[in-house]
Amino acid sequence: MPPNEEMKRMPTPLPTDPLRQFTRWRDEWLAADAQAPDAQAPGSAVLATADHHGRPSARWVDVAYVDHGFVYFTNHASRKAADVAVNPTAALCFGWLAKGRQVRAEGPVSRLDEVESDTYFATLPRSLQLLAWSSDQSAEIDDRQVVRERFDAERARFSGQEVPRPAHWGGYRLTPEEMEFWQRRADEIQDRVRYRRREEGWQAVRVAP
Ligand SMILES: Cc1cc2nc3c(=O)[nH]c(=O)nc-3n(C[C@H](O)[C@H](O)[C@H](O)COP(=O)(O)O)c2cc1C
Repeated sequence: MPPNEEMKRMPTPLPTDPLRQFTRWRDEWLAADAQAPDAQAPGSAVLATADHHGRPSARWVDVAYVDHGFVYFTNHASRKAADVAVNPTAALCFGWLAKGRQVRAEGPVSRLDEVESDTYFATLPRSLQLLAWSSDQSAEIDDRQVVRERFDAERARFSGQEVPRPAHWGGYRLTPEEMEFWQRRADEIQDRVRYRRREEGWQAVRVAP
């Protein structure tokens, strides 16, 4: 087997910590494939939520960091935030397609405390901080100009001072209870490994592709 095909296997024995394995794949994407002009950010993933009728919706988010869970930031009035307020479990799907890789994570979602959201907000570029003040995310608007005018007004309001985090913006953590790794292989028998969180730790099993 050519060495690059060998690289594409999930290691044997299976890694015990799926979050560490996630980080390994993300870093491999960062090192090799993130240079392509159309490459997505290594932390971008599709987030699926469901409303109180169980009606699903999905959209991309940037996962800002990974600790014991996957942390993303958004507007608390957005559809995805309204969904998790009534139905606090969600799914994330990362796709590093040039590598033929997919990682899925499912589990409960909780809102970060104010201090953690403040800390992350302070690291954002000023333009994104001002946008967080200017956009009622997911509200219907007549024209982009509405947001542009509000952006200019917020820029003037905060001129010469730090931009504080607006109360309507903050972070969420999806703490995975189940994760799955999928790897396309040249021999066409894909590698597929599922992890389930148990009281004693993660349980890993191979799954038929
Ligand atoms: C690559 C990519 C990354 C995105 N990252 C975020 C994000 O981190 N937070 C966010 O609120 N929206 C992000 N968006 C926009 C969302 O996909 C979505 O349009 C928006 O959050 C409104 O979604 P909702 O009405 O379903 O809540 C991103 C879009 C793309 C294409």
